[in-house]
Amino acid sequence: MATNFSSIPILDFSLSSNPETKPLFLAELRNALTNVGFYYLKNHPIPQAEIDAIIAYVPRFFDLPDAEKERLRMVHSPHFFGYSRFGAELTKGKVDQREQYDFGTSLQSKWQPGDPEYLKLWGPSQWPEEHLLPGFRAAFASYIDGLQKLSYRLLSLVAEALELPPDAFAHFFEQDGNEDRAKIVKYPAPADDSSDQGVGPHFDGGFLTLLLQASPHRGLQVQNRSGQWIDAPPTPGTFVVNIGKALETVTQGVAIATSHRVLSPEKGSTPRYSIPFFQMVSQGTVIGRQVLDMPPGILKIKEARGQVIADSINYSEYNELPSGLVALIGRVKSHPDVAERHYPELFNKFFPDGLPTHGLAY
Ligand SMILES: O=C(O)CCC(=O)C(=O)O
Ligand SMILES: [Fe+2]
Repeated sequence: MATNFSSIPILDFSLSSNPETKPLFLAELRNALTNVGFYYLKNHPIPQAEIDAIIAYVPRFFDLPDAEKERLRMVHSPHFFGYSRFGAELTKGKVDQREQYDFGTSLQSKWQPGDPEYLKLWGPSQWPEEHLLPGFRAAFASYIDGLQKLSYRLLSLVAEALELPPDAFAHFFEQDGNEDRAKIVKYPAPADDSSDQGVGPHFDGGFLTLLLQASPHRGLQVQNRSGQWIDAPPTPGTFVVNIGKALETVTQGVAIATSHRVLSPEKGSTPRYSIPFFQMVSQGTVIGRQVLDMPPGILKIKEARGQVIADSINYSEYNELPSGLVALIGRVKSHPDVAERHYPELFNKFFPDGLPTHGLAY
């Protein structure tokens, strides 16, 4: 199969549950994992009515009164959950032109004095007042639980596609519940000739990301192996699934994490909305020390494919640091205002000159 790509493959989830069609699904998944790092998933098990209900809440969330958005601001949360104003986030030092609300699967913080600081990253979400947005909390809590289940099913199919036992990744997750993260994002059209960086080129950090494109706007682009940006337009009834750096690392680079970005909508357009879900791994695991033995036939696919080009950072921190600390460092770099308040030592390490202000609106 091709080792470069000019479009994103579409996989039919329903093929995976029929023994006659499952080999075809696994072959297509293997190609997507080893050559693209991205795929669309159609005929998935999340009911369309549930997705429509979620999508309908998104603009309403951003229309909440300013006082409520202020109450929900991420700066109040050591778990980096809550509302970030437009222009309050950085990707590799550059300001992203988006506004967002981060939430997670429901977990209490396990951190106790004396524990590593990164355990504080997991904890409860901040939810809007029920009377201001009735049903929002229940709908999004149920949605993220459904995506967590789907992400585990997809990961077991990843294992099978790479000729590993279906539970090959099970030990990367907490047995008593893992905290996965999601967010709702608004990308407005630029008001003038300002930046069109919706979000700058980056890799996702964890295992799998499941993205719901929640409006018909284009903007998401994925970098192919010769460095070109390939459009990943919204396709109704699908999720966009992509591989994070942790999964790339534990598969010895067989499954590839692919750089991607979002361009703001055209001037004069309505905003683009999206809802990404990020599958996280157990916080204490040093990913680089848990690399899996890969079957020789699968390693040959990687050799035949050759080096993957990407103009973005790598996650070499995974080789030495617990994944929870890698995730926390990522959050500190993206949300310095939250870091300054809740993680002063890390803040001082990464921002020795104080809070970056240029272009940022905390
Ligand atoms: O909004 C999107 O379509 C993608 C967002 C994204 O890549 C991210 O937040 O990691
Ligand atoms: Fe991403």
